[in-house]
Amino acid sequence: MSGHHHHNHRRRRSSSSKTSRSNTSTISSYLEDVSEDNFEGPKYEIKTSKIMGRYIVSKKEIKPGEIIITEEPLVIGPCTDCKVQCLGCYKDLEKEQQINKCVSCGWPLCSKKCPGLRKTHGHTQIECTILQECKSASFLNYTNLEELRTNFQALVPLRCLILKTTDPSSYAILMDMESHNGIRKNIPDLWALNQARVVDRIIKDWRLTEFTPEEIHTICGILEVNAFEIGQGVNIRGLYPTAFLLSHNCVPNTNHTDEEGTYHLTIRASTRIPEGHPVTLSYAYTLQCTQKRREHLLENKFFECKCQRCCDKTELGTYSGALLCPKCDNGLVLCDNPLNFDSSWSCNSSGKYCPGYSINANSIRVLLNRISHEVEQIDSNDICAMENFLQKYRNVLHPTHYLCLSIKVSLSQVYGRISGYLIHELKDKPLIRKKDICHEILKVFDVIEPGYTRIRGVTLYEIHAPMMILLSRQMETESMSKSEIKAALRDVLKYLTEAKVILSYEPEHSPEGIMGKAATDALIQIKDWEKIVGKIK
Ligand SMILES: C[S@@+](CC[C@H](N)C(=O)[O-])C[C@H]1O[C@@H](n2cnc3c(N)ncnc32)[C@H](O)[C@@H]1O
Repeated sequence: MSGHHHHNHRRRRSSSSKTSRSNTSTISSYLEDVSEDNFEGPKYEIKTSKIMGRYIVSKKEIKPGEIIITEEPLVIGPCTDCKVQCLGCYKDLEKEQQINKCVSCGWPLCSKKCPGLRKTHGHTQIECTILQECKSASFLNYTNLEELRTNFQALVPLRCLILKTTDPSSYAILMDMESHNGIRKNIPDLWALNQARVVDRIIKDWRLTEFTPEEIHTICGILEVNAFEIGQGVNIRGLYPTAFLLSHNCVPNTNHTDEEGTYHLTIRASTRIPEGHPVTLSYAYTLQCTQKRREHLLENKFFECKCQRCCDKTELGTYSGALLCPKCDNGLVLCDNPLNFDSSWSCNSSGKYCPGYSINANSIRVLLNRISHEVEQIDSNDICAMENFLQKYRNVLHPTHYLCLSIKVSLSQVYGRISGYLIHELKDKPLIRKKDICHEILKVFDVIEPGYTRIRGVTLYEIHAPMMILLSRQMETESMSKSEIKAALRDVLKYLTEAKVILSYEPEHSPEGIMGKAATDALIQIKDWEKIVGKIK
């Protein structure tokens, strides 16, 4: 199921709308809410297609940064592949000396004072009573974490089933979602695992016999297909009453944040969405290559993506899946037919400048898995190891191959930020390296994560420090004219200004939110330069 990322909702952030308005007056914040979210009614309408089922299109042009959907979850809880978590606040409890238990039901709870205790999206009274009355704790083996974890897989399905009596209208919305039962029934491993971990747990172990196996399997499917992975530093998933309708695209035009504690979800346009266009998000990692994304979508969302990026063997010119040809100097090894999982790959110079090179899909898969494994072993604070990796594969992977890209994203953030590599200690060479990496990855993000996206916001921020330091060093060593200085500052200003806008959508206290504040401060400092060189813009 969710694999690792539901709608690509890794470490999504909460909405900043509440926090950023905390010091406005009640009436003005009320008016703002109304005009932004409700006043003109929804900005979208629901359509249906044979291939996609229901999906959302914009009713009128939507600008970058505009809120499209903002809503409370129907249900929240641990992910399928979660650790042993607190039932109230979802804190990971596996590292605790001794796991605290709820005195009534016996399930893990961080403490008696857990903020999620008796809360709608935490450990509710009714859940506690049900888990207690069915003696579910007798199946919890606290000496074996691995076994203990499996019990959690039935928890969100149980929470869905509870809605049937406590909130029938929410249950109806939920049960109207796509479960892909027809397809999932024919995937023996998947169905059997759900049978064992969820259906049998609820019906046989807990003896909650008022639910049918079919009903529970449907809920499993609905969660697999529709849940958002959310939470900050906690591994949780949630179903939302409208946002599930967003269709998938490998170059999405929205992004989303979820608010800490309330799990309130906000979907914003990241790019301009013309009237009548589908409003999309990515159910897969946008930074992976086509083969990986399409496999994920087929295995976890049960459809074959045929978006523009998937159709194009260059991935819109980003070459995020391209290998370098071992037979010639400049050739790139690309997939001959990216919409076919078994397609061969070949050198795009074959027959011209290359004697010819071709390799089958499976060999590519094996190679990628091997190199991915290597990437996973690299500590993302180890600059040497990351640079060595790039050196080692410089004749194998395209410089913006997604595996290089993930390393470069880490490098772009770590240069200047860790001991031995603090920004003011860096020599010109590593400073230039940081700046160049930022430029290189931004060019890719401009295509596959365009507009107001978190990764662009962060990278636009990262690029400013090396630029500023290099500029001031240059001014010390050579004489620069005011207009040269102004031109350099104008560039920095452009990056920082956009970083500030993008990061202002992030929760105040998240790493990105804090970075947004730093961008604001840096902008003020640059404005100070105007006293010396005159107006920059
Ligand atoms: C979260 S649901 C979206 C809502 C769903 N279409 C419905 O009517 O309930 C995800 C499912 O929608 C369909 N879908 C979404 N995006 C698609 C796309 N780009 N191509 C094909 N099917 C898509 C697939 O069936 C997928 O499993």
